[in-house]
Amino acid sequence: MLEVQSIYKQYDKKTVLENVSLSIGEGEIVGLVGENGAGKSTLLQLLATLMKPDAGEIYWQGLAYRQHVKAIKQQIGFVPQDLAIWEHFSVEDNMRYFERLSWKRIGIAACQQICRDMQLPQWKEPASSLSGGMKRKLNLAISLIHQPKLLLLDEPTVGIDMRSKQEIGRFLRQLAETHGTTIIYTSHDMNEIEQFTDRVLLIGKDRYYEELLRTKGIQVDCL
Ligand SMILES: Nc1ncnc2c1ncn2[C@@H]1O[C@H](COP(=O)(O)OP(=O)(O)OP(=O)(O)O)[C@@H](O)[C@H]1O
Repeated sequence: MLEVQSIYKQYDKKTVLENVSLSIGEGEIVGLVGENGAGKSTLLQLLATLMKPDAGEIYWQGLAYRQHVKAIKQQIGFVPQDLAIWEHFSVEDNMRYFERLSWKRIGIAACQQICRDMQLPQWKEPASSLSGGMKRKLNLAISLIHQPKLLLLDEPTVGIDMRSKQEIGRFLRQLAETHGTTIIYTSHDMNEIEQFTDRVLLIGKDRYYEELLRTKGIQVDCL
């Protein structure tokens, strides 16, 4: 269970997150939506332990982030908006490289299985030759090497075609159901949010998304 209690975050004097609280259970897939600049990436970075809130507390499985950051970090997979792969390495060598850096050694066969499960069969091909969608899959596959229990995805499907979106969506659902992985992801694609998430959190003051989602019959919690 992820618990966020009344967090605040400012950059210089600009308040981005104000009294944000939320709670997400094991195996839930939650969509995080809101206008550009609403604070989605900021919230994901706080949850990923890459920044600290100015006030408030975050708990993962009952452990406070402030006291147990090292143990919590090991259970988190974070995929930022920008790709972080080695373009001149093959898919296999990317997976080998990041597996060696990982705190958990799962072996190359398990790495290949992640790529297979994700419909990324180009194991021997250089990352530079992959399509945008396949690169996104590789980025996601790398984040799964250490078998995180909390997966944070910042626009994982931006700019990719419907088929790859479907494959990623199905893969995430399987991950949540079979491993109990808690998944939070941001997207501006409301069809995808409707299709792949269990519920939606809306961040920011713009109520456009709220109306849009409610029209689609999707339950929205406003942060
Ligand atoms: N390192 C930083 N220093 C100063 N301001 C920042 C920093 N990072 C983000 N901001 C500001 O904080 C606000 C929230 O940014 P954030 O990237 O969290 O929003 P977002 O909802 O993810 O936006 P988008 O949908 O465009 O990705 C924006 O106004 C942004 O300019």
